Amino acid sequence: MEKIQIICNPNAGRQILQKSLPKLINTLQNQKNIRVDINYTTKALDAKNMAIEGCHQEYDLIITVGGDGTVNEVVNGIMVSDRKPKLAIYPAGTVNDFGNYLKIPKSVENFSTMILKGNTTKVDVGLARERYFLNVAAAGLLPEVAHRVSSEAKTVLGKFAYYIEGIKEFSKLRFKPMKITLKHNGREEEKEILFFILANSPSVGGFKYVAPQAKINDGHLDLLIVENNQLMDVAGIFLKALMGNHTNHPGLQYIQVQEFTIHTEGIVDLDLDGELGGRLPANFSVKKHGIEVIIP
Ligand SMILES: Nc1ncnc2c1ncn2[C@@H]1O[C@H](COP(=O)(O)OP(=O)(O)OP(=O)(O)O)[C@@H](O)[C@H]1O
Repeated sequence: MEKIQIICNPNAGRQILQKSLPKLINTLQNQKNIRVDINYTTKALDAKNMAIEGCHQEYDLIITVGGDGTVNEVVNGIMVSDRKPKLAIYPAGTVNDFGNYLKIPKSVENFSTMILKGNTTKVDVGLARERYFLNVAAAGLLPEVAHRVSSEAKTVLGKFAYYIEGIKEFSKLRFKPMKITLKHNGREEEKEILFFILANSPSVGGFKYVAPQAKINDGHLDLLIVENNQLMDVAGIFLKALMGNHTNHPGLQYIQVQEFTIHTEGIVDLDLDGELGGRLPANFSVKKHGIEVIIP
């Protein structure tokens, strides 16, 4: 008997895919050897705690139904548990970077077929101090913009809410650059930066090619640092980023890392998979092939 736990954030995204859950559960339970249980989250950290419980209860597979934040919590639950069930992502949030990158189907029929076929791959998991992330860690201007977008605006406008807020933020020039010390490969560099992005997959914040060389199973994370450029340069980097040909822009540093530390002057919020996830300074590392994910 295969035991499947579904962890669903009923409020994620535009709450569309959640409506097809009864059909998903029916399809799976119509198989002879499958038992499905469903848990609904009501607040932050529910998904993490439910996943920890699921690991104890010997589920074989946890399906997340929600956005990147729900996936992040479930990954954290699995990573702190000794027994690690497989993970499947039903992308029901606003952005769904990791799910989109894996080309996870959104139709309930194709998603169920994927689950029943059960193809998997092992993917790397990032660690920022003691918190894990599956797709991205970031700090500075960019995540600040993302957190200013209200969840209502996100629900109605989707990705465009970020871009609108981004343009407002740039035009007001309210953002102060961050002073950081980057320790990597035994070297130490001081920089004044606007933001950094540490990516596991190429796809970040709805942009498909932010870290064009990133591979989710190579044991590395791709670090992009945008230095304190002129506004026009930053706009140029964004435009080029749409096509993924921004990485040799002179105002940007792009390296692959396994372990590094960022020290900041003062405390800076850290974004993990699109949600507030702790603070800088922090050190970062990667757990190679830390989690097994179902793929099409
Ligand atoms: N029932 C709930 N109502 C409101 N918030 C919730 C609920 N359950 C969990 N949360 C919180 O909402 C956060 C965001 O959820 P999630 O990422 O699934 O959706 P989203 O923000 O719409 O999607 P995305 O991250 O892709 O933009 C979670 O990290 C969690 O802290």
